[in-house]
Amino acid sequence: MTRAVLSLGSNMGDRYAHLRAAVGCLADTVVLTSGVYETPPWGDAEQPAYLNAVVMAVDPGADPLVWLRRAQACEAAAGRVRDPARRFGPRTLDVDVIAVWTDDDVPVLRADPDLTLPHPRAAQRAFVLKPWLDLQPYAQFPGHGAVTDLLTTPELTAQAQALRPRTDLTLESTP
Ligand SMILES: Nc1ncnc2c1ncn2[C@@H]1O[C@H](COP(=O)(O)OP(=O)(O)OP(=O)(O)O)[C@@H](O)[C@H]1O
Ligand SMILES: Nc1nc2c(c(=O)[nH]1)N=C(CO)CN2
Repeated sequence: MTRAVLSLGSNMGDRYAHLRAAVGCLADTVVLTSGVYETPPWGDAEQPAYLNAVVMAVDPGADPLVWLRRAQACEAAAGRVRDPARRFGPRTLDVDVIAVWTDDDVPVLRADPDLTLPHPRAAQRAFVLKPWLDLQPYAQFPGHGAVTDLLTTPELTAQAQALRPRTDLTLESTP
């Protein structure tokens, strides 16, 4: 499996430092980085705003579970502590595996709760879809069609309008 779209989010501590650390943690697998967006909390309103971004990562040797393990290792390195009482609560760093494609560019579909692909809630999240378009304007969300079409539903349009591009903050992929 070669290619993964990963989302990065942080709303605790030095949010920008956490996003940069995530890109560093994923190291030379990262080939494209989106802009950084200031986003209202999704799913649990009583928490600070997030910084979000999306990256494209490539590694010919990585199967889908390798991407999950890497994502979780980056979260752990950022001191992420899970609060079971708040499913969508605040966190130093969230790295979600949004979708993975095989060597032949076939999307991986997986229903396992340990790793569901594509990510089961990402199609409802403008904080994932909008940054993804920075990387791939014609992005296709496996099983859902064009990302631009998803963003034209009233709910997602409203969410997307509430995102604020932070053009003062950038993420660099490794050269
Ligand atoms: N595509 C995926 N990406 C990341 N984690 C996943 C995925 N599919 C299933 N999981 C599982 O979800 C569990 C909870 O992950 P996590 O704590 O990051 O969720 P969350 O960030 O609070 O919520 P959400 O997944 O809605 O963003 C993890 O233990 C992981 O095994
Ligand atoms: N804006 C925003 N809201 C969220 C985010 C996130 O990354 N950005 N992550 C969550 C974890 O599931 C819950 N809510």
